[in-house]
Amino acid sequence: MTGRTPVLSVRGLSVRFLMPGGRGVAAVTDAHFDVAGGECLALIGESGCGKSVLASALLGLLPGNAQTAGAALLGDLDLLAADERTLARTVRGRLVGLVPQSPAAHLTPVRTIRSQLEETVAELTGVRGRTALRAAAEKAAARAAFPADHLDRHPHELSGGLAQRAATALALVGDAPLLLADEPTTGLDRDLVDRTVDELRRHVDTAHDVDKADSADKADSADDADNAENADNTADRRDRALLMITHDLAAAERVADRIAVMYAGRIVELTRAADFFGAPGPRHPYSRGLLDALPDRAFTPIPGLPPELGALPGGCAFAARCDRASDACAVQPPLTGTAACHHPHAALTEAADRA
Ligand SMILES: Nc1ncnc2c1ncn2[C@@H]1O[C@H](COP(=O)(O)OP(=O)(O)OP(=O)(O)O)[C@@H](O)[C@H]1O
Repeated sequence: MTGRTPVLSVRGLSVRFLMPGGRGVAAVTDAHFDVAGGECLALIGESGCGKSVLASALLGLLPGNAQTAGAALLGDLDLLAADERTLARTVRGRLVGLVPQSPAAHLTPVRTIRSQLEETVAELTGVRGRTALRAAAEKAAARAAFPADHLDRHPHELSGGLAQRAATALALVGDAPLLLADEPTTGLDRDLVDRTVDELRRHVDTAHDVDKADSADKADSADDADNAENADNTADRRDRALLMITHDLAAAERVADRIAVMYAGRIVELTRAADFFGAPGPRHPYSRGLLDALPDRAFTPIPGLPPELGALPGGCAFAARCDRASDACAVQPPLTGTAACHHPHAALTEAADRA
């Protein structure tokens, strides 16, 4: 942890989909974590483990057959309890900036990137006037390293990497305290992966200084009702945090301060990135398996497949694939220390205490 106030506090978040015939799909179960100001938390895990459902819950974008429990606090606002009007007017784009999984699908196909940026700037920042909007849109593009000479192109005229940067530029416009990046590097080559995650990280690292100037400006116009309302909506406008959902462990290692590992809808490990990727390494056998599967490590896949979220076994969901499993694993292990496991790998005591 960075020691700063949490920007986001997730407490006991569960999402269950109700299916025809009364069947239930437990996509997310009892997730607890904070993301502090200035921090990047990477949420990792195999496809289908519930990462995107968790992100959708934070943005109020779950389908009608979803039931949620728990809380997700952004300042004083519980994102899970917020009504659609609040989510649309104050959360999406303003309090939570989303870097989507499929930028091409997220961008409006019939409009140029410039026009989409200008509209978003007008909507989220209150900048008015043609010249000012144009300048602000170009500044937003530059922040995401989107080239100015491509601004008048339509999404279909962009490579995957440039579409990704356009989507990132749009996500950064509102200077939201929480940046939620859902697989922001899908389909990019390694060079672009590094540049994209570095840009996201920079937003979190530099926001503090940038916003000190913003705050001073806002204080000067204290009679501005909109500014007062914005200030009320967040615990500390100066802090920015990044929650990055990814299956790209190299990207996570590059930018994350902490790692949360999800398996079958549960967070099974939550620890410092340095401890996870370096010594002493992950404590949960599933997390170890994820690392060992990497080509530059043991290159050994985890045997078997994750369970169906609609038919989860009792106890530890990983037990069937785990070479450390015992009878004790028939009981669900709580997340104690950094791992939810009855037989975790050894950790340096001080490393576990620090996380
Ligand atoms: N609308 C829905 N109705 C029923 N079940 C759903 C629905 N949406 C998602 N799920 C279930 O939730 C599970 C988790 O999906 P999710 O998209 O969060 O996985 P993920 O970890 O983000 O995977 P990926 O990396 O492939 O995006 C899915 O496997 C599916 O079983």
